[in-house]
Amino acid sequence: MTVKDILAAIQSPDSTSEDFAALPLPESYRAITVHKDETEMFAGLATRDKDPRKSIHLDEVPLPELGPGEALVAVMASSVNYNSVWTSIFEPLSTFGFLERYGRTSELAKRHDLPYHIIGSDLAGVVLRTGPGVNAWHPGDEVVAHCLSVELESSDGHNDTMLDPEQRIWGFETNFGGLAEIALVKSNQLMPKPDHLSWEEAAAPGLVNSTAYRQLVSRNGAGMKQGDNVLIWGASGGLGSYATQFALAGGANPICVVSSPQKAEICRSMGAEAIIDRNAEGYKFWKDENTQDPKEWKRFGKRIRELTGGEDIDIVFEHPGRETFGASVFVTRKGGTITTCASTSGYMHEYDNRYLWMSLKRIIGSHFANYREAWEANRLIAKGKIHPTLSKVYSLQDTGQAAYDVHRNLHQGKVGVLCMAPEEGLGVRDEAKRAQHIDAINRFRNI
Ligand SMILES: C/C=C/C(=O)SCCNC(=O)CCNC(=O)[C@H](O)C(C)(C)COP(=O)(O)OP(=O)(O)OC[C@H]1O[C@@H](n2cnc3c(N)ncnc32)[C@H](O)[C@@H]1OP(=O)(O)O
Ligand SMILES: NC(=O)C1=CN([C@@H]2O[C@H](COP(=O)(O)OP(=O)(O)OC[C@H]3O[C@@H](n4cnc5c(N)ncnc54)[C@H](OP(=O)(O)O)[C@@H]3O)[C@@H](O)[C@H]2O)C=CC1
Repeated sequence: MTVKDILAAIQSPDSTSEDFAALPLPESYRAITVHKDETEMFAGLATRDKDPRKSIHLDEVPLPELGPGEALVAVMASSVNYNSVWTSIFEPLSTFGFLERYGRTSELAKRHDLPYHIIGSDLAGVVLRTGPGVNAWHPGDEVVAHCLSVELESSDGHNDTMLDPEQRIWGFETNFGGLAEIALVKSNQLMPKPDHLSWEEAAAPGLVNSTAYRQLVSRNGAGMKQGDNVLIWGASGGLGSYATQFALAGGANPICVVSSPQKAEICRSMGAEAIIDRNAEGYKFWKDENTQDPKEWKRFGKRIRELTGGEDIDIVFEHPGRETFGASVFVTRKGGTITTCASTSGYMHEYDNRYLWMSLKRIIGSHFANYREAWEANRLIAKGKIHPTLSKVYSLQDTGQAAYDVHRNLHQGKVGVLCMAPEEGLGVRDEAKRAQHIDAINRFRNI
């Protein structure tokens, strides 16, 4: 049995769940990996010069054993997230440390501690097998997977699964990720594939859409409400393109920050009106590596007031980190919220705390999303309220180039990767719903 036979079953309209259950599984499959013996390959280079094309490999790997509560999924398409960029440049830590630590937790978890790491935290595909104890999903189900992996043996995670001490991001802190022909997930990562989208469109939103939902909309994040002024950094990027849609769909007022006229135009086409081109307006929040320039925070705040009719920011959607965090804290209104999920430009943030405490502002740390939040975010995609922001699609063997483009900020929205799918555009089951939303679905394509 080969991957080709699985693909034939997926492409046949007559295949039943029993047919999928009866398909023998292949012994091996193709997967995107990084190698443990290469973690020092970029030693001494600046972050910018670390090239994912050199560290990312396409390997034939053995199929992992299927455990209780798990599913093996035939991956039709996946997407590149920034966490795969971090893995491929071995920053801020090599992800092999996460795999070793996970491997020490149980006999079953030992499977993850390998000399190669199969990366990728998104997928759209078809369930091939489920392990003991899985009742909600069956072979043949068309699914997407969110990337929250939890054990839930401790009480800590039972109010909010993100608080499980054994919380991990699948395909980053666990092995057998989505940039592969077959992936291993826990069955409570599975969600229905939106039926009006192709495989690559369905795979694109998952990680960033769920993260933006928790960070901005959920009560666990900023709890955005109608009329809020929301400052969105990187508003046409992975996270930002979903935050902008959530702000618009929720009756808030996004103030979109981007770095080019082309990206400003994308935000305008989503429906945003208040847009700041940080490049054209030349903000320099840092005078040198160690000194910020509060005059530039004020110039930025003045520009925001021009765009809002004199109002300040209720919620900042933060992720660039060190470079922008001082400005983000400054421009937030009294009692407002800065919600952060990342530090792309550096994790040692500096801000003037007087503006935080004297104005009763709050900083909220946010990380991915629990199953319910991911489900709600996916439901909005399925209902055509929020749309994929897929710009370009790569073949599995070109994943290194895709990760390079994301690392160098050469992309728009999200970039997709075809895994088993032989071409783009397959997997659409509801053409009528698709037709209703086709312009929005294609908004980011080929720009
Ligand atoms: C969905 C997509 C998401 C993204 O894209 S996010 C962006 C990508 N992700 C990242 O960049 C994050 C990568 N992760 C990290 O950088 C690290 O992962 C952390 C900094 C988050 C944590 O570092 P670590 O080394 O893994 O853990 P420690 O907690 O610093 O060190 C563990 C040792 O420190 C002890 N310790 C922990 N808390 C305390 C405390 N409060 N008081 C005293 N000790 C403490 C522990 O016990 C243990 O010790 P012992 O090494 O001896 O076992
Ligand atoms: N904790 C979590 O759960 C998650 C964390 N992340 C993290 O969030 C970060 C962003 O991810 P994602 O949105 O997918 O990445 P993208 O690269 O797709 O988008 C980020 C955007 O941020 C803007 N940006 C980058 N650097 C700076 C800077 N120095 N100053 C201002 N703006 C900047 C750029 O937009 P422009 O040039 O137009 O301004 C860029 O397009 C990554 O570090 C990622 O690891 C992502 C998802 C989940």
